[in-house]
Amino acid sequence: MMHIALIGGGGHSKVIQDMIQARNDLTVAAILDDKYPSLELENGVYTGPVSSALSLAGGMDRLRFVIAIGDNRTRCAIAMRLGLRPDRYMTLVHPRAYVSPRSVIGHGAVILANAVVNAGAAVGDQAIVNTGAIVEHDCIVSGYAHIAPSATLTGGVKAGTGAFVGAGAAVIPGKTIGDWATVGAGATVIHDIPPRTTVVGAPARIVKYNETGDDFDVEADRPETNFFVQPAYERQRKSVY
Ligand SMILES: CC(=O)SCCNC(=O)CCNC(=O)[C@H](O)C(C)(C)COP(=O)(O)OP(=O)(O)OC[C@H]1O[C@@H](n2cnc3c(N)ncnc32)[C@H](O)[C@@H]1OP(=O)(O)O
Repeated sequence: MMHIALIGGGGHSKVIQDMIQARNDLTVAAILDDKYPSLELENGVYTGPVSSALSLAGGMDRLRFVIAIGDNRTRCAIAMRLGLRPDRYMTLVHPRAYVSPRSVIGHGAVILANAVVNAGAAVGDQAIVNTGAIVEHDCIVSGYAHIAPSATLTGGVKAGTGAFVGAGAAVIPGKTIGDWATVGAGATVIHDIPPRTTVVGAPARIVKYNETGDDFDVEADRPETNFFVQPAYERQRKSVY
């Protein structure tokens, strides 16, 4: 049995708790959220503020963490702040998702129910492929990106670091969504999308240039957090997910 500490106690966390319940090899050991003032143990589950992740990590070698927060910047900020080794984060795949054995999935990445990650695709550390989203063959979903429910990345699309692709959006083959760019719900992307822009509509057009002041330079700060890791088949062999 693998013990999981969830960082975040909101809506995305609830979905991940259900997902853990749907698997008989995992159990929720902690839910950490700043709404909890201090670390407590009740009915075998710890609750406490996010910062208590460090004491739990130090005390329990085999505990694995998942940052169960849908917002990319918040997820990234917490990973940077905690500074845990990438392999302390669990890769979670819902039992009813399809993940090709010829894809690679990063540490702390979460693939939710009915999602598909097809052959040759790579999903980076701390990325989310949400309910029913499709990541087609040879796509790259970079670290801290989030592909929202029912969005479709067709073949060979690259979603940059921290990119967000809204619910039901579609991206035609081979296009790039820039780092920290946002694609609105239902958009149809037919051109490359520059970093840190917001696009909406069909075809998708830029409506906003996002502020850059609080952006994270993930590559420079913690290069190891944005790596793709060993092939999915190897992880399966080791029962990592
Ligand atoms: C399980 C889960 O829930 S996972 C989360 C999934 N969440 C999503 O998919 C949300 C996706 N978010 C959106 O679509 C948002 O509307 C965003 C991010 C594109 C824009 O949000 P904001 O930055 O707040 O922009 P704002 O609401 O001011 O809209 C800017 C303009 O774009 C238009 N617009 C916003 N979203 C869309 C959209 N999805 N499609 C078409 N036009 C849109 C607005 O009408 C507005 O136009 P106007 O300036 O002519 O009035």
